[in-house]
Amino acid sequence: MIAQVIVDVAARQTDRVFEYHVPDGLDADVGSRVIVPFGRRKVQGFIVSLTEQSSFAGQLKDLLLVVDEMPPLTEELVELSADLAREIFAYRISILKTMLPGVMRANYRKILVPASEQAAKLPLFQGDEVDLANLEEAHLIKMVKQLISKGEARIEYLVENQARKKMTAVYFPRLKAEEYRELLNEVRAGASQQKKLLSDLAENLPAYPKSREQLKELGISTAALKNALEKNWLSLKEVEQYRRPTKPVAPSQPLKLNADQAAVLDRISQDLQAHKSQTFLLEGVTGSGKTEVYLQAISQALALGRTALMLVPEISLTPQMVRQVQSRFGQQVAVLHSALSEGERYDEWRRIRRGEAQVVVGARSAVFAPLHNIGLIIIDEEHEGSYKQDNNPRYHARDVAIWRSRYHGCPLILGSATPSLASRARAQKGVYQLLRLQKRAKNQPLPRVDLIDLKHVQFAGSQFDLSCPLTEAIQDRLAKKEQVILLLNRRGFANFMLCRNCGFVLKCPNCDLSLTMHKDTWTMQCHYCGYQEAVPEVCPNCRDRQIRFLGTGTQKVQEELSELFPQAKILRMDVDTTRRKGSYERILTSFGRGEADILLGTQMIAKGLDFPNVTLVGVVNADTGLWLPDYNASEKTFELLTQVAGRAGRADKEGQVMIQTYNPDHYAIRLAQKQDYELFYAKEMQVRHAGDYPPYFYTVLVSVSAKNEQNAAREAFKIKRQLLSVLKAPTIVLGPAPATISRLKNQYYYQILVKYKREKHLNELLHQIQDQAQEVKKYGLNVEIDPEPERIM
Ligand SMILES: Nc1ncnc2c1ncn2[C@@H]1O[C@H](COP(=O)(O)OP(=O)(O)OP(=O)(O)O)[C@@H](O)[C@H]1O
Ligand SMILES: [Zn+2]
Ligand SMILES: [Zn+2]
Repeated sequence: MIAQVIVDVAARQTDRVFEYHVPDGLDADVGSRVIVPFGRRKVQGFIVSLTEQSSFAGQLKDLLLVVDEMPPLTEELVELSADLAREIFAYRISILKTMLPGVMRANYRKILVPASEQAAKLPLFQGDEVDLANLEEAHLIKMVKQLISKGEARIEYLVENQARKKMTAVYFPRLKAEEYRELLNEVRAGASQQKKLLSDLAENLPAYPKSREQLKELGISTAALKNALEKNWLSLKEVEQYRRPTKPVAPSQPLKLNADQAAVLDRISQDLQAHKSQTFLLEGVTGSGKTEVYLQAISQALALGRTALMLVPEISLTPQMVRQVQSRFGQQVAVLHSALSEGERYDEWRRIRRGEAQVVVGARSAVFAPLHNIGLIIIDEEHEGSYKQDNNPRYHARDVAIWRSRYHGCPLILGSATPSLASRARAQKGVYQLLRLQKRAKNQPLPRVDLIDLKHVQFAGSQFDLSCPLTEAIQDRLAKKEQVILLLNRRGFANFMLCRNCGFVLKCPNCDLSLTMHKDTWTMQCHYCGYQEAVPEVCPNCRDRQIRFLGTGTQKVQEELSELFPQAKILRMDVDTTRRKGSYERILTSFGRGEADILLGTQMIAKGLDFPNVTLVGVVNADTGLWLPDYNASEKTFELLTQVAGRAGRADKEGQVMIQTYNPDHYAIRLAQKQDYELFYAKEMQVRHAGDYPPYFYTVLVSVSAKNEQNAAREAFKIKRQLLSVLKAPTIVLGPAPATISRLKNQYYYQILVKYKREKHLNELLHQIQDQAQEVKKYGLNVEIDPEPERIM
């Protein structure tokens, strides 16, 4: 038998299968993770197919090892990796690795091994091999070089499997219940511990095996357990224990659907029963009860003996959301997201792989969950940019989900109150089936939205961030003991430092960006590369003292709120307050319990949250993203405002929204005020049509970066010439132009944007460019190809 293997070496030359002979007795399957010899090294790889005949003329090397008992990748995922590699310009190995939990990626160690007995006696080795990563002293490094050149030692590569199961010792019964009952009558009166153990065994035998902790809780000591082992009442075995990220929750019953929800579910149900691959766009206003539709659709899939996959943006994977799914489906649920420990992730993933979990809830990468027989896929908040991975491999979870829905013959639901323009346009063309929920779940009104024109308004505080109408509304809710959500999509205290004397603005030394002032840490920070320095007291340029910190951020607004409402309890949620594990959950739980009056935050708080006592939502500045030089700035602004507005008045009390803006006449803001997605869609499609933007055109962004600006520009022009030699109108090739933020982390960026409708040769051409990219890498040039970029800046 011959195995075709993709090896764990991400390079153009190795982005193909290599063949190995499978020695007798090795249990190799498609999808197996294996260790193979590769040149002088040993590397990890994945079997993508098995054949009887080799196309290779020479002698094949043997597979060395099959790592796991069960192949981690299913045949489906192996097939998917091949298709995806073609579409997104990534090496197949990087896709295969992305499909697996982090701990299943191999760790490679370079070690020095003595080549003779004599060499082994050198103090360097002390009878053992040496890990070269630990070798730091110059004279030792020199010595290693000499040993290698004299042939007295050689370098070997070790592949380490980092995946560890958690084992725990448990006590198994060896006798029958009545035998324990008999023993209970025989033990002497004084042996109280033994009596306790025997009576537990006699009465609760089905609850066994039990762990040491469980038995200790019953008051049985280690000595008594030892005694029981000696008497052969019990046996001790090591068994695997899953590290579970979630605790069991109380079960819940399905809600009675309203007529609109029922109609939507009915339509989905038809295709579910019929095993039909169909993408539905579920466009439902905020609070329309999309979640309940998802849950009942999942129930139907399970009833058919199939499984279900539900994707949620990382940020919406709140404990509330997970609890909702768990309360319906209990132990069948597995959860996958980045807040899990490596061990928890590995174990949840294996529960799925082994078929022990039938419902998966997870963030972007969970789209690769190794489920069998999928009956339903759901992508909630489908408009979220985070479904596209913004580094290699640049896959979009939606496209992967569509692929899988075809493979399994199952429906896919894309849900949102503000669908991405691309998805809505596809629904228009009939590629997706449009389903709508136009009213809130219990027919509550959408909140009233007022625009506050910042050009003509009085401010309440000293910082000119909060207007009088907004602060009066806040005061009113505080008096009524109702809660307030305030959005400002900018963290820190002030977003730049300006010298009033010479006009100097303090910028990041690595990026083309001004530094943001953070008052709590008294630092100036770069929000792109993380650079920070102390807040200056004089202008770094002219030494003048007249420096000002301008612009606003969540820290400043928090300060102003505390001044205006000293009694109010305020929670702030942004990247700075949620760095530590669990802090995100803590803030939301606390707010949900009513322990705070105001939740102030960045776009983190805008989506998905369902707090019944929130009756006022305020947007401190709606313009933060409006004038970004990106074609989808309006879409993103409309989406953010509509989503955050939707957090108000979701239960019985009426909601109100106040949006502060300098651009009250901008259509994105006007239509967000109306919360009318369909109107916005129609208007924005006109704008896109006039500008030849997506979804009228497909786009690919080619970006070139280098330490030296000329080099980046030169390479970009070369690529443009290459593109133009093949591509013809109506395809449009824009650029190269320096990116809006032309320097990031000391790299200069030049971009070329290709807009096309149909281009037979484009994919091939881009693969060529990708291949060349590998060659120019040695000159410090990075070429990245990003199909359908989320951002063009
Ligand atoms: N049929 C129903 N009967 C009563 N209450 C319902 C029903 N369906 C949903 N709800 C309730 O309505 C509220 C809003 O539902 P949900 O959170 O699913 O909205 P959504 O459509 O996801 O909105 P958003 O897009 O704003 O997140 C929830 O509190 C939910 O429990
Ligand atoms: Zn100055
Ligand atoms: Zn920086």
